[in-house]
Amino acid sequence: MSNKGAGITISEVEEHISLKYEIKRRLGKGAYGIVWKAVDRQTGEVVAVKKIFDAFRNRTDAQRTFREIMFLQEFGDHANIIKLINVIRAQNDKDIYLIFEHMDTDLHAVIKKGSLLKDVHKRYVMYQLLKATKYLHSGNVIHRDQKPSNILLDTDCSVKLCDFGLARSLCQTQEDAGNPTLTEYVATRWYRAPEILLGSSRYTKGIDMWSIGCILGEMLLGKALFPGTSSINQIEKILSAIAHPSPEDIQSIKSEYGASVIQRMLLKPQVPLEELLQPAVPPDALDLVQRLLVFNPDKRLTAGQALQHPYVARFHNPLKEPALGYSVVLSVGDDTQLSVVQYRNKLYEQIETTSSGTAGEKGEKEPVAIDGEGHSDPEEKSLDGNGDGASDVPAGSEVPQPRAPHVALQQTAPQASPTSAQETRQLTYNPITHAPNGFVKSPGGPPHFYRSPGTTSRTPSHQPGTDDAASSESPNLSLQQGGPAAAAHTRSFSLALTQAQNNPLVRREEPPTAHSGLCVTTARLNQRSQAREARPAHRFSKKVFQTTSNVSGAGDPRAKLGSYSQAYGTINKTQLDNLLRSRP
Ligand SMILES: Nc1ncnc2c1ncn2[C@@H]1O[C@H](COP(=O)(O)OP(=O)(O)OP(=O)(O)O)[C@@H](O)[C@H]1O
Repeated sequence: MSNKGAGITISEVEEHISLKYEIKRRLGKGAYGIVWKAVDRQTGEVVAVKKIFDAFRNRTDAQRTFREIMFLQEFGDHANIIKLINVIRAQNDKDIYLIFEHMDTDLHAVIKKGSLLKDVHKRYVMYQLLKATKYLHSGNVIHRDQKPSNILLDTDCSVKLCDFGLARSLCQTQEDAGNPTLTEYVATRWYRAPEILLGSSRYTKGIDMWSIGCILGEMLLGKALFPGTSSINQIEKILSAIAHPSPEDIQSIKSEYGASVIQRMLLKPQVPLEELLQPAVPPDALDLVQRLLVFNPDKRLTAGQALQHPYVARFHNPLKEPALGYSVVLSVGDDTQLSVVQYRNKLYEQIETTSSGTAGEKGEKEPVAIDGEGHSDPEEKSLDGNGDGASDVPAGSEVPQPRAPHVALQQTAPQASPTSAQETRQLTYNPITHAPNGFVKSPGGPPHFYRSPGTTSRTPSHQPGTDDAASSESPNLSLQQGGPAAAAHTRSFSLALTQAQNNPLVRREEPPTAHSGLCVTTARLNQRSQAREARPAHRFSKKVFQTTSNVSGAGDPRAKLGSYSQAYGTINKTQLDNLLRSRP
């Protein structure tokens, strides 16, 4: 590690990582870490290396790290969810490296570029996002932080949802406003559902559907639909655009302050969605936005329903829109917060379990019966109101079998109440490979999970959830300025790399590094909120977004536990009182 200048400058990627991965350039930076493009020196595979700094800094961060890894393991086999290839612990035991499949860019960067997304691209992005969300929701998990920068894209317009740090299992979540562990909701403000802004304790899949509505609106408009500058301003913007909620709708969100705030805000001038979005927006696009951006979370379209909407009809194929047949429940419930040390140990235990070859018995896990419609979501209803999304996944459709992560599984029955921790069957496996395919010790480095080469190939395979819509159903969906590429293309790395030379879509935030170690100041990394303000504006959109709007929208995600909902996530009583006093 090198020290340079006044700020302590460190080499960000440790030797045991750079010996395994040749770091190429920085791809992005979030509140929690830095992501680099890299090449696996052994296999030549192009990957993304995400270093989470101080991953176990406090209980909230430790829980976030734990959740992110656990949920990624469970859902990463879906074609539209980013695949976690490897987890490597840092030598300092504080940071952690996550190795992902590599993607070319993210939706935020693409939207910022202007006119890259044609109508068909927007439909295809939406389709894939809905597919990923349907899959998550069928496992009774909500992502809670869907936003353009968490939607990764390839030049062939294939989509992968990433960043599962805020995901949570609905089966482990009690509707309990008094539970302090439920108050750390920090999803980026612009995509936050009104019930969350109003302090509702109801966590539903509708939270994600709201965010998806905002994302579609942003693709259509070319900029954020509701760029609120504070939680109050966010609700104002929302309520001035969407259909007015009925008193029952307002009641449904169970917000202590909701009714009075909403009544006041509805008196303000309205700019309905159809006006907000340009007249050029196709009617089916507007219709979908209006059906997603509905005040009452129970009245928003579900992911399964939205997949049946005319806007994505061109791509819709129930056989390729799988659902999980069971609920995903982490071995540590979301309502339980362990100590930092316990989280770290629990994660490392998995590593050690793998290293000693005692990983769980793959195959022992019983597939849980899937209901007749091929999914386990009791909330899911078909568009025509004929029950439970029957057309989503008909019998015999491509339904992934449960894999073998170290998450506990629980049978889902629509009438079942959330299962307690004691009731869940916990199985431990190699969480990354889902198979005892070997423990690898990096040269000179600490132990880490290892996924065998080949399992991470980006060549379309017959894994569960894979779909080849990009090639078979949607020709010419590559993202090139000036319209779809005429040439047919594959999804190979070589193509992406070639395209990177000229394709305006492919990001070029950072110059290639001369060597694997990139330098930034330790102080900057450890004092994130200050760092974000101090960070200079960058040429490319992702970082500009993060240094300004995104971060301010999210607040400081590393604020102390318990302060989130008050400061950033929802409106607190004082704010409301002020608002009510100050407005007519
Ligand atoms: N697999 C990947 N391939 C290419 N780029 C990626 C990949 N994963 C992440 N990125 C880039 O890095 C950015 C930050 O990643 P990520 O959202 O996982 O970090 P984070 O610290 O959790 O962010 P946030 O501040 O949103 O919580 C993404 O917006 C994206 O631009």
